[in-house]
Amino acid sequence: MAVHEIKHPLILHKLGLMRAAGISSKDFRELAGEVGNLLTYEATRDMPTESVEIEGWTGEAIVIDKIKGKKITVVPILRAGIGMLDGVLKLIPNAKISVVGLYRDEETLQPVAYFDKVVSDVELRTALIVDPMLATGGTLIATIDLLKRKGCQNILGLFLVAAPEGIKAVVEAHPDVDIYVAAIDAKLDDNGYILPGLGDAGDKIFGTR
Ligand SMILES: O=P(O)(O)OC[C@H]1O[C@H](OP(=O)(O)OP(=O)(O)O)[C@H](O)[C@@H]1O
Ligand SMILES: O=c1cc[nH]c(=O)[nH]1
Ligand SMILES: [Mg+2]
Repeated sequence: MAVHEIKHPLILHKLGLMRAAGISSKDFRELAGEVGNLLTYEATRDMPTESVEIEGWTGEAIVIDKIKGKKITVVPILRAGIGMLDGVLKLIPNAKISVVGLYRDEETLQPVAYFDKVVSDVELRTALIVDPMLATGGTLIATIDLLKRKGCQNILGLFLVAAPEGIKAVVEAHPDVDIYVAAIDAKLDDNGYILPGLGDAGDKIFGTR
């Protein structure tokens, strides 16, 4: 597994704006989509391409590059992952979407799974998990467990902010999965929130609480 912290100036700038106290849901959601878009660009950098011949605008045959091989299914984790989905789909608009629903129990910090609708041919696809926060890692580990049980073999994850504790747990549980993250922050607080972090990303995206 490789963990990629993408320190692109646009990502640093946009993530910095997301950290401000009192940010509106509208701004938070827009920025989550934009950073999701930039992370998608990085995460797809090594996708293999192949040359194919087509008829060009002059009527002559020309050779172009096309993305080759496994197709993608984007896997937003409800709720907060929905906030990044727009930005991801702007770059890969034909991707099938596999929605999974998990929330983290506030007392135990354990993930509770409540929904999944995964594409039927997931074993033929690369799964691109999207969620703003990777905190203890419990939610991501449970999501990867679920995808692997359904036969998926290629899995990447995109996150806005991750805690070192969560990354360590995921690396131990699933060493084959690649993680792309805009920032690896300092640590978790006593309630399992990332510091300095973004606060509760789901509540900010949906305007709850
Ligand atoms: O790494 P973990 O410790 O498991 O925590 C991360 C999870 O917590 C948040 O979801 P939350 O439970 O708040 O659900 P929500 O998206 O519905 O708000 C976040 O969006 C992740 O899914
Ligand atoms: O910091 C955190 C941790 C989990 N979930 C969030 O939304 N934020
Ligand atoms: Mg939440």
